[in-house]
Amino acid sequence: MAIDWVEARETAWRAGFESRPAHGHASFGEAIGSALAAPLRSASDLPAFPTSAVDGWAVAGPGPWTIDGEILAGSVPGPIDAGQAVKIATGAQVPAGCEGIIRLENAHVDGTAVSGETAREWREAGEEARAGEELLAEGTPITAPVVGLAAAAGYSSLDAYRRPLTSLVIFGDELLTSGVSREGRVRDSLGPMVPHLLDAAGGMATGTIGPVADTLDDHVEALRSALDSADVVCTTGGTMVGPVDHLHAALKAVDASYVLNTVSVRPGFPMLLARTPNGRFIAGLPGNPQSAVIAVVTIVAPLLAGLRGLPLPPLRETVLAEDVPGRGESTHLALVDPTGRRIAHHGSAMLRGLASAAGFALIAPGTAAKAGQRVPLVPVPGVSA
Ligand SMILES: Nc1nc2c(c(=O)[nH]1)N[C@H]1C(S)=C(S)[C@@H](COP(=O)(O)OP(=O)(O)OC[C@H]3O[C@@H](n4cnc5c(N)ncnc54)[C@H](O)[C@@H]3O)O[C@H]1N2
Ligand code: MOO
Repeated sequence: MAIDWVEARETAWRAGFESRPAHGHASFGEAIGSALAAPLRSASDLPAFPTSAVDGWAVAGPGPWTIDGEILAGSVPGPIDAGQAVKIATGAQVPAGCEGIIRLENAHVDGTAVSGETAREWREAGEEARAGEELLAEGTPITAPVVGLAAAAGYSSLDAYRRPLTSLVIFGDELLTSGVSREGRVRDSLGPMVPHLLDAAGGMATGTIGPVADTLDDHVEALRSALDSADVVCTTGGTMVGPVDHLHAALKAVDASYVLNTVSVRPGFPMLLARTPNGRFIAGLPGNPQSAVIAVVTIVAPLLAGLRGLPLPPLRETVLAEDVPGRGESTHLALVDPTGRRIAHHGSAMLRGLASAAGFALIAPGTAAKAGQRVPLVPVPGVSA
Protein backbone atom coordinates (compact mmCIF):
# COMPACT_ATOMS: atom_id res chain seq x y z
CA MET A 1 0.00 0.00 0.00
CA ALA A 2 1.51 3.34 -1.10
CA ILE A 3 2.24 5.65 1.79
CA ASP A 4 2.07 9.43 1.82
CA TRP A 5 5.25 11.22 0.68
CA VAL A 6 5.76 13.14 3.94
CA GLU A 7 5.28 9.92 5.89
CA ALA A 8 7.71 8.08 3.58
CA ARG A 9 10.50 10.56 4.34
CA GLU A 10 9.91 10.34 8.07
CA THR A 11 9.65 6.55 7.99
CA ALA A 12 12.94 6.20 6.11
CA TRP A 13 14.68 8.69 8.44
CA ARG A 14 13.36 6.94 11.59
CA ALA A 15 14.39 3.50 10.29
CA GLY A 16 17.93 4.86 9.89
CA PHE A 17 18.00 6.77 13.18
CA GLU A 18 16.74 3.81 15.21
CA SER A 19 19.31 1.46 13.73
CA ARG A 20 22.23 3.87 13.53
CA PRO A 21 25.37 1.84 14.12
CA ALA A 22 27.37 1.87 17.33
CA HIS A 23 29.48 4.98 17.41
CA GLY A 24 33.20 5.08 18.00
CA HIS A 25 36.38 6.80 17.06
CA ALA A 26 36.27 7.85 13.45
CA SER A 27 39.08 9.58 11.60
CA PHE A 28 38.27 13.14 10.60
CA GLY A 29 37.76 11.94 7.01
CA GLU A 30 35.27 9.28 8.07
CA ALA A 31 33.50 11.53 10.55
CA ILE A 32 32.96 14.59 8.38
CA GLY A 33 29.34 14.80 7.28
CA SER A 34 28.05 12.80 10.27
CA ALA A 35 27.19 13.93 13.80
CA LEU A 36 29.06 14.02 17.12
CA ALA A 37 28.10 10.97 19.18
CA ALA A 38 29.42 12.60 22.37
CA PRO A 39 30.07 16.20 23.37
CA LEU A 40 33.38 17.60 22.10
CA ARG A 41 35.44 18.82 25.09
CA SER A 42 38.67 20.73 24.79
CA ALA A 43 41.65 18.54 25.64
CA SER A 44 43.68 21.57 26.75
CA ASP A 45 43.24 25.21 27.56
CA LEU A 46 42.72 27.14 24.32
CA PRO A 47 45.12 28.76 23.79
CA ALA A 48 47.25 26.37 25.84
CA PHE A 49 49.65 29.23 26.74
CA PRO A 50 49.54 33.05 26.50
CA THR A 51 50.11 33.75 22.83
CA SER A 52 51.30 36.94 21.18
CA ALA A 53 48.73 38.34 18.73
CA VAL A 54 51.25 40.56 16.94
CA ASP A 55 54.85 40.85 15.78
CA GLY A 56 56.42 43.24 18.28
CA TRP A 57 58.49 43.78 21.39
CA ALA A 58 57.57 42.09 24.68
CA VAL A 59 58.60 44.37 27.54
CA ALA A 60 58.62 44.49 31.34
CA GLY A 61 58.63 47.52 33.66
CA PRO A 62 58.80 51.16 32.50
CA GLY A 63 60.48 52.12 29.17
CA PRO A 64 62.58 52.77 27.28
CA TRP A 65 63.67 49.13 27.20
CA THR A 66 66.96 47.48 26.36
CA ILE A 67 66.81 45.05 23.47
CA ASP A 68 67.86 41.62 24.64
CA GLY A 69 66.68 38.51 22.86
CA GLU A 70 64.10 37.13 20.43
CA ILE A 71 61.16 34.71 20.82
CA LEU A 72 59.95 32.81 17.78
CA ALA A 73 56.69 30.85 17.54
CA GLY A 74 57.21 27.25 18.68
CA SER A 75 59.71 27.91 21.48
CA VAL A 76 59.42 28.22 25.25
CA PRO A 77 60.82 31.57 26.44
CA GLY A 78 62.47 32.25 29.76
CA PRO A 79 61.09 35.08 31.96
CA ILE A 80 61.97 38.71 31.20
CA ASP A 81 63.09 41.37 33.68
CA ALA A 82 62.10 45.02 34.19
CA GLY A 83 63.70 47.21 31.55
CA GLN A 84 64.15 44.31 29.06
CA ALA A 85 62.65 44.13 25.53
CA VAL A 86 62.48 40.85 23.64
CA LYS A 87 61.45 40.69 19.99
CA ILE A 88 58.39 38.43 19.72
CA ALA A 89 56.64 36.84 16.74
CA THR A 90 52.87 36.46 16.26
CA GLY A 91 51.86 33.11 17.77
CA ALA A 92 54.89 32.89 20.06
CA GLN A 93 54.49 32.13 23.76
CA VAL A 94 54.51 35.33 25.83
CA PRO A 95 57.29 35.21 28.44
CA ALA A 96 56.58 35.33 32.16
CA GLY A 97 57.04 38.88 33.47
CA CYS A 98 55.85 40.50 30.22
CA GLU A 99 53.66 43.53 30.96
CA GLY A 100 53.02 44.80 27.46
CA ILE A 101 53.84 44.42 23.78
CA ILE A 102 54.79 47.22 21.37
CA ARG A 103 53.72 46.50 17.78
CA LEU A 104 56.75 46.53 15.48
CA GLU A 105 55.24 49.32 13.37
CA ASN A 106 54.72 51.49 16.50
CA ALA A 107 58.19 50.92 17.95
CA HIS A 108 61.08 53.39 17.85
CA VAL A 109 64.40 51.61 17.87
CA ASP A 110 67.44 53.67 18.78
CA GLY A 111 70.59 51.59 18.88
CA THR A 112 70.02 48.99 21.61
CA ALA A 113 66.95 50.72 23.07
CA VAL A 114 63.30 50.53 22.03
CA SER A 115 60.37 52.73 23.06
CA GLY A 116 56.70 53.01 22.06
CA GLU A 117 53.15 52.48 23.21
CA THR A 118 52.48 49.11 24.84
CA ALA A 119 49.24 47.12 25.00
CA ARG A 120 48.09 43.68 26.09
CA GLU A 121 48.49 42.35 22.58
CA TRP A 122 48.17 38.67 23.50
CA ARG A 123 45.55 35.97 23.97
CA GLU A 124 45.39 34.66 27.52
CA ALA A 125 45.64 30.92 28.15
CA GLY A 126 42.10 29.46 28.26
CA GLU A 127 40.54 32.58 26.73
CA GLU A 128 38.72 30.52 24.08
CA ALA A 129 38.10 27.45 26.27
CA ARG A 130 39.26 25.80 29.46
CA ALA A 131 40.58 22.20 29.40
CA GLY A 132 37.56 19.89 29.68
CA GLU A 133 35.04 22.58 28.70
CA GLU A 134 32.26 21.47 26.29
CA LEU A 135 32.86 23.04 22.91
CA LEU A 136 30.04 21.37 20.97
CA ALA A 137 27.06 19.27 22.01
CA GLU A 138 26.35 15.67 21.08
CA GLY A 139 24.46 15.53 17.78
CA THR A 140 26.26 18.53 16.25
CA PRO A 141 26.79 18.01 12.50
CA ILE A 142 30.48 17.43 11.78
CA THR A 143 31.49 20.04 9.23
CA ALA A 144 34.95 21.16 8.06
CA PRO A 145 35.09 23.90 10.76
CA VAL A 146 34.14 21.30 13.42
CA VAL A 147 37.06 19.11 12.32
CA GLY A 148 39.34 22.16 12.44
CA LEU A 149 38.19 22.99 15.97
CA ALA A 150 38.67 19.36 17.08
CA ALA A 151 42.25 19.40 15.78
CA ALA A 152 42.92 22.73 17.53
CA ALA A 153 41.50 21.24 20.72
CA GLY A 154 43.93 18.34 20.57
CA TYR A 155 42.10 15.52 18.77
CA SER A 156 43.01 13.32 15.81
CA SER A 157 39.68 11.45 15.65
CA LEU A 158 36.12 12.04 16.81
CA ASP A 159 33.47 10.03 18.61
CA ALA A 160 31.02 9.97 15.74
CA TYR A 161 28.56 7.97 13.74
CA ARG A 162 30.59 7.15 10.69
CA ARG A 163 29.21 7.78 7.24
CA PRO A 164 27.28 4.72 6.01
CA LEU A 165 28.88 2.70 3.21
CA THR A 166 26.71 2.62 0.11
CA SER A 167 26.70 0.42 -2.93
CA LEU A 168 24.79 0.60 -6.19
CA VAL A 169 23.37 -2.32 -8.16
CA ILE A 170 22.18 -1.58 -11.69
CA PHE A 171 19.61 -3.95 -13.19
CA GLY A 172 18.78 -4.13 -16.89
CA ASP A 173 19.82 -6.15 -19.93
CA GLU A 174 19.00 -3.17 -22.12
CA LEU A 175 21.71 -0.96 -20.65
CA LEU A 176 24.88 0.11 -22.41
CA THR A 177 27.88 1.49 -20.53
CA SER A 178 29.41 3.26 -23.51
CA GLY A 179 28.45 4.71 -26.86
CA VAL A 180 25.05 5.96 -28.00
CA SER A 181 21.68 4.38 -27.33
CA ARG A 182 20.70 2.15 -30.27
CA GLU A 183 18.78 -0.93 -31.35
CA GLY A 184 16.51 -1.05 -28.33
CA ARG A 185 19.36 -0.46 -25.90
CA VAL A 186 19.92 2.69 -23.82
CA ARG A 187 22.89 4.21 -22.05
CA ASP A 188 23.01 3.59 -18.31
CA SER A 189 22.64 7.10 -16.85
CA LEU A 190 22.21 5.98 -13.23
CA GLY A 191 25.58 4.26 -12.77
CA PRO A 192 27.53 7.48 -13.44
CA MET A 193 25.10 9.64 -11.42
CA VAL A 194 23.75 7.91 -8.33
CA PRO A 195 27.03 7.26 -6.42
CA HIS A 196 27.71 11.02 -6.42
CA LEU A 197 24.21 11.74 -5.14
CA LEU A 198 24.76 9.19 -2.36
CA ASP A 199 28.10 10.77 -1.43
CA ALA A 200 26.50 14.22 -1.43
CA ALA A 201 23.71 12.85 0.79
CA GLY A 202 26.28 11.71 3.36
CA GLY A 203 27.09 8.15 2.30
CA MET A 204 30.42 6.75 1.19
CA ALA A 205 30.08 5.01 -2.16
CA THR A 206 32.03 1.75 -2.22
CA GLY A 207 31.29 0.57 -5.74
CA THR A 208 28.77 -0.26 -8.43
CA ILE A 209 27.72 -3.70 -9.62
CA GLY A 210 26.20 -4.15 -13.06
CA PRO A 211 24.49 -3.81 -15.35
CA VAL A 212 23.22 -7.10 -13.93
CA ALA A 213 21.53 -9.55 -16.32
CA ASP A 214 17.75 -9.85 -16.04
CA THR A 215 17.57 -13.23 -14.32
CA LEU A 216 16.54 -13.83 -10.73
CA ASP A 217 19.74 -15.74 -9.95
CA ASP A 218 21.91 -12.89 -11.20
CA HIS A 219 19.85 -10.38 -9.22
CA VAL A 220 20.17 -12.36 -6.00
CA GLU A 221 23.90 -12.88 -6.45
CA ALA A 222 24.48 -9.18 -7.13
CA LEU A 223 22.38 -8.16 -4.13
CA ARG A 224 24.22 -10.58 -1.81
CA SER A 225 27.57 -9.36 -2.98
CA ALA A 226 26.59 -5.69 -2.50
CA LEU A 227 25.19 -6.44 0.97
CA ASP A 228 28.53 -7.96 2.00
CA SER A 229 30.23 -4.59 2.04
CA ALA A 230 27.56 -1.87 2.28
CA ASP A 231 25.22 -0.58 4.96
CA VAL A 232 22.85 0.74 2.29
CA VAL A 233 22.45 -0.88 -1.11
CA CYS A 234 20.59 1.07 -3.78
CA THR A 235 19.24 -0.86 -6.72
CA THR A 236 17.90 0.66 -9.94
CA GLY A 237 15.08 -0.71 -12.07
CA GLY A 238 12.95 -3.79 -11.69
CA THR A 239 10.67 -2.28 -9.05
CA MET A 240 7.50 -2.96 -11.07
CA VAL A 241 5.88 -6.09 -12.33
CA GLY A 242 7.29 -6.41 -15.84
CA PRO A 243 8.38 -9.81 -17.19
CA VAL A 244 11.97 -9.30 -16.01
CA ASP A 245 11.34 -7.18 -12.90
CA HIS A 246 12.98 -9.46 -10.33
CA LEU A 247 13.65 -7.06 -7.48
CA HIS A 248 10.79 -8.16 -5.22
CA ALA A 249 11.63 -11.84 -5.65
CA ALA A 250 15.32 -11.06 -5.00
CA LEU A 251 14.40 -9.22 -1.77
CA LYS A 252 12.51 -12.30 -0.66
CA ALA A 253 15.51 -14.50 -1.47
CA VAL A 254 17.74 -12.44 0.86
CA ASP A 255 15.01 -12.45 3.57
CA ALA A 256 14.58 -8.67 3.41
CA SER A 257 11.38 -7.17 4.83
CA TYR A 258 9.76 -3.97 3.58
CA VAL A 259 10.12 -0.75 5.54
CA LEU A 260 7.92 0.80 2.86
CA ASN A 261 6.78 -0.39 -0.54
CA THR A 262 5.60 2.29 -3.01
CA VAL A 263 5.00 5.95 -2.19
CA SER A 264 2.08 8.11 -3.21
CA VAL A 265 4.18 10.51 -5.31
CA ARG A 266 4.48 11.29 -9.03
CA PRO A 267 6.90 10.58 -10.50
CA GLY A 268 8.68 7.90 -8.51
CA PHE A 269 5.74 5.88 -7.22
CA PRO A 270 7.31 2.36 -7.32
CA MET A 271 10.24 3.11 -4.96
CA LEU A 272 10.76 0.88 -1.93
CA LEU A 273 12.89 0.46 1.17
CA ALA A 274 13.65 -2.92 2.75
CA ARG A 275 15.86 -4.20 5.55
CA THR A 276 17.77 -7.48 5.84
CA PRO A 277 17.76 -9.57 9.04
CA ASN A 278 21.23 -8.22 9.94
CA GLY A 279 20.10 -4.61 9.64
CA ARG A 280 21.36 -3.62 6.18
CA PHE A 281 19.09 -1.51 4.00
CA ILE A 282 18.07 -1.96 0.39
CA ALA A 283 16.53 1.02 -1.39
CA GLY A 284 14.82 0.11 -4.66
CA LEU A 285 15.00 3.08 -7.03
CA PRO A 286 12.65 2.97 -10.04
CA GLY A 287 14.34 2.55 -13.43
CA ASN A 288 13.11 5.79 -14.96
CA PRO A 289 16.09 8.07 -14.26
CA GLN A 290 14.28 11.07 -12.80
CA SER A 291 12.15 8.74 -10.67
CA ALA A 292 15.35 7.18 -9.34
CA VAL A 293 16.50 10.63 -8.20
CA ILE A 294 13.12 11.23 -6.57
CA ALA A 295 13.63 8.01 -4.63
CA VAL A 296 17.05 9.27 -3.52
CA VAL A 297 15.59 12.54 -2.19
CA THR A 298 12.52 10.86 -0.70
CA ILE A 299 13.93 7.83 1.09
CA VAL A 300 17.71 7.50 0.70
CA ALA A 301 18.79 10.98 1.84
CA PRO A 302 16.58 10.79 4.99
CA LEU A 303 17.80 7.23 5.68
CA LEU A 304 21.46 8.31 5.40
CA ALA A 305 20.78 11.26 7.72
CA GLY A 306 19.19 8.99 10.34
CA LEU A 307 22.07 6.49 10.13
CA ARG A 308 24.51 9.35 10.86
CA GLY A 309 22.55 10.57 13.89
CA LEU A 310 21.39 13.69 12.07
CA PRO A 311 17.85 15.11 11.92
CA LEU A 312 15.60 14.75 8.88
CA PRO A 313 17.10 17.00 6.17
CA PRO A 314 15.09 20.23 6.10
CA LEU A 315 13.13 21.25 3.02
CA ARG A 316 13.62 24.68 1.53
CA GLU A 317 11.08 27.01 0.00
CA THR A 318 10.47 28.50 -3.39
CA VAL A 319 7.98 31.01 -4.75
CA LEU A 320 6.38 29.62 -7.90
CA ALA A 321 6.58 31.85 -10.97
CA GLU A 322 3.72 30.00 -12.68
CA ASP A 323 0.80 27.69 -11.92
CA VAL A 324 1.75 24.07 -11.27
CA PRO A 325 -0.91 21.36 -11.46
CA GLY A 326 -1.39 18.70 -8.80
CA ARG A 327 -1.30 14.99 -9.46
CA GLY A 328 -4.63 13.92 -7.94
CA GLU A 329 -4.28 12.21 -4.60
CA SER A 330 -0.49 11.83 -5.02
CA THR A 331 2.15 14.35 -4.05
CA HIS A 332 3.54 16.03 -7.17
CA LEU A 333 7.29 16.69 -7.21
CA ALA A 334 7.65 19.23 -10.01
CA LEU A 335 11.02 20.33 -11.38
CA VAL A 336 11.52 24.09 -11.07
CA ASP A 337 14.39 26.38 -11.98
CA PRO A 338 15.97 28.87 -9.54
CA THR A 339 13.30 31.46 -10.41
CA GLY A 340 10.40 29.13 -9.58
CA ARG A 341 9.51 28.38 -13.21
CA ARG A 342 8.61 24.88 -14.28
CA ILE A 343 11.22 23.26 -16.42
CA ALA A 344 10.56 21.67 -19.81
CA HIS A 345 11.57 18.06 -20.41
CA HIS A 346 10.38 17.00 -17.00
CA GLY A 347 9.17 13.51 -17.91
CA SER A 348 10.26 10.79 -15.51
CA ALA A 349 12.36 9.09 -18.23
CA MET A 350 14.24 12.35 -18.86
CA LEU A 351 17.18 14.03 -17.16
CA ARG A 352 17.34 17.14 -19.33
CA GLY A 353 15.05 19.15 -17.04
CA LEU A 354 16.65 17.88 -13.83
CA ALA A 355 20.12 18.84 -15.05
CA SER A 356 19.25 22.55 -14.82
CA ALA A 357 16.73 22.45 -11.98
CA ALA A 358 16.95 24.05 -8.53
CA GLY A 359 15.03 21.12 -7.08
CA PHE A 360 11.51 19.72 -6.87
CA ALA A 361 8.61 21.96 -5.89
CA LEU A 362 6.24 20.05 -3.64
CA ILE A 363 2.58 20.19 -4.62
CA ALA A 364 0.58 18.54 -1.84
CA PRO A 365 -1.92 15.75 -2.57
CA GLY A 366 -5.32 16.99 -3.73
CA THR A 367 -4.05 20.53 -4.45
CA ALA A 368 -2.74 22.61 -7.33
CA ALA A 369 -0.42 25.58 -6.87
CA LYS A 370 -0.77 29.11 -8.24
CA ALA A 371 1.87 31.52 -9.49
CA GLY A 372 3.21 33.54 -6.54
CA GLN A 373 2.53 30.75 -4.06
CA ARG A 374 5.29 29.78 -1.61
CA VAL A 375 5.78 26.00 -1.59
CA PRO A 376 8.37 23.60 -0.13
CA LEU A 377 11.39 22.88 -2.34
CA VAL A 378 12.94 19.43 -2.11
CA PRO A 379 16.68 19.82 -2.64
CA VAL A 380 18.78 17.43 -4.72
CA PRO A 381 21.93 16.43 -2.77
CA GLY A 382 24.94 18.32 -4.04
CA VAL A 383 22.86 20.27 -6.55
CA SER A 384 20.61 22.69 -4.68
CA ALA A 385 23.26 24.82 -2.99
N1 LIG B 1 1.94 -1.65 -16.03
C1 LIG B 1 2.65 -0.68 -15.44
N2 LIG B 1 3.84 -0.38 -15.94
C2 LIG B 1 4.58 0.59 -15.39
C3 LIG B 1 4.07 1.31 -14.29
C4 LIG B 1 2.81 0.96 -13.77
O1 LIG B 1 2.33 1.56 -12.79
N3 LIG B 1 2.14 -0.05 -14.38
N4 LIG B 1 4.82 2.29 -13.73
C5 LIG B 1 5.80 2.92 -14.55
C6 LIG B 1 6.66 3.69 -13.71
S1 LIG B 1 5.93 5.03 -12.97
C7 LIG B 1 7.98 3.45 -13.57
S2 LIG B 1 9.01 4.55 -12.75
C8 LIG B 1 8.62 2.29 -14.12
C9 LIG B 1 9.45 1.59 -13.06
O2 LIG B 1 10.02 0.53 -13.65
P1 LIG B 1 11.12 -0.36 -12.98
O3 LIG B 1 11.63 0.20 -11.72
O4 LIG B 1 10.59 -1.75 -12.94
O5 LIG B 1 12.30 -0.19 -14.01
P2 LIG B 1 12.55 -0.88 -15.41
O6 LIG B 1 11.31 -1.45 -15.94
O7 LIG B 1 13.71 -1.75 -15.25
O8 LIG B 1 12.95 0.38 -16.25
C10 LIG B 1 12.06 1.42 -16.49
C11 LIG B 1 12.68 2.38 -17.53
O9 LIG B 1 13.87 2.93 -17.05
C12 LIG B 1 14.96 2.64 -17.91
N5 LIG B 1 16.15 2.42 -17.09
C13 LIG B 1 16.30 1.47 -16.15
N6 LIG B 1 17.53 1.53 -15.62
C14 LIG B 1 18.16 2.54 -16.23
C15 LIG B 1 19.46 3.09 -16.14
N7 LIG B 1 20.35 2.58 -15.25
N8 LIG B 1 19.80 4.13 -16.93
C16 LIG B 1 18.90 4.61 -17.84
N9 LIG B 1 17.65 4.13 -17.97
C17 LIG B 1 17.28 3.11 -17.19
C18 LIG B 1 14.55 1.41 -18.61
O10 LIG B 1 15.24 1.23 -19.82
C19 LIG B 1 13.08 1.66 -18.81
O11 LIG B 1 12.86 2.53 -19.89
O12 LIG B 1 7.65 1.37 -14.59
C20 LIG B 1 6.62 1.95 -15.41
N10 LIG B 1 5.81 0.88 -15.90
O1 MOO C 1 6.83 7.06 -11.16
MO1 MOO C 1 7.51 6.58 -12.57
O2 MOO C 1 8.60 6.71 -11.39
O3 MOO C 1 6.56 8.01 -13.04
O4 MOO C 1 8.36 7.18 -13.83
